[in-house]
Amino acid sequence: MESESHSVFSRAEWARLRSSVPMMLSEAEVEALRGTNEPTSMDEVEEVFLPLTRLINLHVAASRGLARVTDDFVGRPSWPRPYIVAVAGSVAVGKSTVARLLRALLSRWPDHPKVDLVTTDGFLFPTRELEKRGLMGRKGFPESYDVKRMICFLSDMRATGRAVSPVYSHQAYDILAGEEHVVDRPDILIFEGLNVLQLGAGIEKAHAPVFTASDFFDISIYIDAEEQNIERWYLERFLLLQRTAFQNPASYFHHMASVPLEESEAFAMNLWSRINGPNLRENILPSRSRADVILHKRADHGVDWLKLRRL
Ligand SMILES: Nc1ncnc2c1ncn2[C@@H]1O[C@H](COP(=O)(O)OP(=O)(O)O)[C@@H](O)[C@H]1O
Ligand SMILES: CC(C)(COP(=O)(O)O)[C@@H](O)C(=O)NCCC(=O)O
Repeated sequence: MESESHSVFSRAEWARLRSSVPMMLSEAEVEALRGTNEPTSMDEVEEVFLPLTRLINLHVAASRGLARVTDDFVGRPSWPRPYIVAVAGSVAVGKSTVARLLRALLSRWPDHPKVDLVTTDGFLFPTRELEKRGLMGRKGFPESYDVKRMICFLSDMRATGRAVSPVYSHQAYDILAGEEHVVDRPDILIFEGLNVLQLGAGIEKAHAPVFTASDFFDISIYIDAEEQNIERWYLERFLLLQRTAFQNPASYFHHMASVPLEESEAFAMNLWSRINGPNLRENILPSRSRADVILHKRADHGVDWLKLRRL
């Protein structure tokens, strides 16, 4: 299916599309943007992410031009609408590192300095509600999100450039009551989460979705890797978080802070095989072919090929 809808680029072919875009981040800045257990190199930024930001920069200019043409046509004042970039993929595939890198790189361009980032975990139902619905073992599945609220957020962004999102904490494993993320007329919004390309992520009317999240995106990027690698990254990250974040008594997983290795591995593998693995196979992977860009990672996290949608 993707062999017809997408063109494939080896990493070397893709790297050549960087053209003359200069390197915009120092080694220390790249270091600061790396995710837990993710070794992003300077080569990776230059060969994969600079060409990608160049493509997005060209798209932003083209979409602004298109919006201006329509505004002029109907005689209404034109305004700089936020350009929305979606980042999709499995739990633990490294979406947040990609999103943070894109944010840092895109904000260096003078024509779109204001780049904001929103993660879809803010639209998960709070723990209280998940428990009421018997969904604590289904976090990340379509039914665990307040999809209506997510679509309202995206349509507010499109209509006014302003919107408010709830905030999720991995430490609390819950939505933070009383906290919100106010997004105010960014040039670019990066919208990252495992469910962003799912058709089910929509408001239903008479059993047919009226809008799905994808209706609001200007470009979508899917981070892809083999499940056995993602599962290993999930396990390695869990063991690293156990030595760091879980040591904090405020962490939801603090009870795992000092359990023996074998027991921790079994605990993490159980989370993977009960929740994140099935969600990848049933809901996330089937949304991949709808992405404009598919970025494939090898076992060492490096990107080895990309696909660009042509249909
Ligand atoms: N239990 C946790 N405690 C603290 N941070 C976490 C926990 N689980 C995940 N994270 C962090 O949350 C971020 C998002 O993780 P995830 O949703 O798996 O997406 P991805 O790995 O694709 O970015 C990552 O930076 C990860 O390190
Ligand atoms: C919070 C998540 C659903 C990811 O949410 P996203 O930001 O992709 O919408 C995920 O990280 C998660 O917590 N999964 C539940 C199983 C687990 O603890 O790994």
